[in-house]
Amino acid sequence: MNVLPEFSSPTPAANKIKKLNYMKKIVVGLSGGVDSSTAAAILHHQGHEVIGLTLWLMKGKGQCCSEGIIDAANTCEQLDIPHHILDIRQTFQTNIVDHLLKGYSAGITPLPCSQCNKTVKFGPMLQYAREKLQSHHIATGHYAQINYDEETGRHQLLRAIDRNKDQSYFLYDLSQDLLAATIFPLGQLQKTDTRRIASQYKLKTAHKPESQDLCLVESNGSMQAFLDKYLPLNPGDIVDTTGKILGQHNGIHHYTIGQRKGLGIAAPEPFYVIELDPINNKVIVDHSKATQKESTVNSVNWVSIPQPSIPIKAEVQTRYRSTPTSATIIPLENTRVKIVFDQPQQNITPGQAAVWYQDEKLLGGGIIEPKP
Ligand SMILES: Nc1ncnc2c1ncn2[C@@H]1O[C@H](COP(=O)(O)OP(=O)(O)OP(=O)(O)O)[C@@H](O)[C@H]1O
Repeated sequence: MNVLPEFSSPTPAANKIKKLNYMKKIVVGLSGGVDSSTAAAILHHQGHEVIGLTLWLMKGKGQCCSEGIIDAANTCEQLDIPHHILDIRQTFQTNIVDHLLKGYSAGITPLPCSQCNKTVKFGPMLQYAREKLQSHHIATGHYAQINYDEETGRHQLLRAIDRNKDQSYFLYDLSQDLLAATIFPLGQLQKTDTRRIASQYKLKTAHKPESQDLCLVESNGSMQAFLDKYLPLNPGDIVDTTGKILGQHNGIHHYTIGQRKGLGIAAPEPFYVIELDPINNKVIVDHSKATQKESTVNSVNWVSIPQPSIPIKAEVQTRYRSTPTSATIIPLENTRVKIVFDQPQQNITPGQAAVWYQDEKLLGGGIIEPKP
């Protein structure tokens, strides 16, 4: 067992993470980056039995595929803990790659990360932990917090203390079963704390640069390069709202709502993509961005509260980095809701997630539907 280095000046955050001492055997998802290796190191140095697990997601270079697996193995060697690799490429292909291609072909812009977290990462990790390693706990280096509400018996999802790193938006689709088994050791830390702790533990990943983009983008160079690998070019017209042809495109999958750059239209004033029409293979543009007062959302997952029977007020994010905006969430049939924004919103993009919060608590989220 490695010697536990003391934090030189324990911060309140460092004290908080010590609360986890009732845990025993924890499977930590290791991508090869600084966050997950620090999460593993923290739990290991708290005395838990930690097992590293790297999911092999796809062929090719990049984080979690080649360098990532090696860096994760090095971390496990440094911590003197076992390292498992789970080949999950087929699941990733079906649930993420095929899902993305289908969405882009249909003129929507799917959000792969929340789907990936639920169906590729947390689900299979917990299954592997339970079935192969007799462990009932998984941990990742995500920045988010989980709180058990004794009154309702629900596992609530909260934003990370470090608001700039908060990843709760991508975790809205986790089930209660997954949340109950999950630990986020970094949720109460600032990113600077993580780097500092990584340096104190002398982790080889301590100074590794942040991943900048979606893993698929990193390993293919760009989203367009990734899509072009699978989807044939399908030329069509770029038109304005009156139907006037302004230019040509090579496939609607190259565009997303709100896009301004790369339209190839010479005009004194900029154009924005306001709609993608897969039936007529057209990209529709306008000088002003598309705005919407309301939007419907499907496949809703209620997280911190059970599904309400009456409308509730919440702060909604329609993209990862969008500013939360005040709205009313109106439950519809099954797992659909209607969101009525207090103020019209720009660039609501079908396929992306709408996620709603009250204060720091993530109440629920779902997938934005195309306009009727
Ligand atoms: N291929 C993988 N195998 C196992 N766990 C993974 C994998 N990819 C990501 N994770 C887990 O999900 C967390 C968040 O992943 P994300 O892709 O957002 O990376 P990140 O924030 O850059 O973290 P890191 O610095 O650990 O790479 C990681 O910290 C890790 O615990």
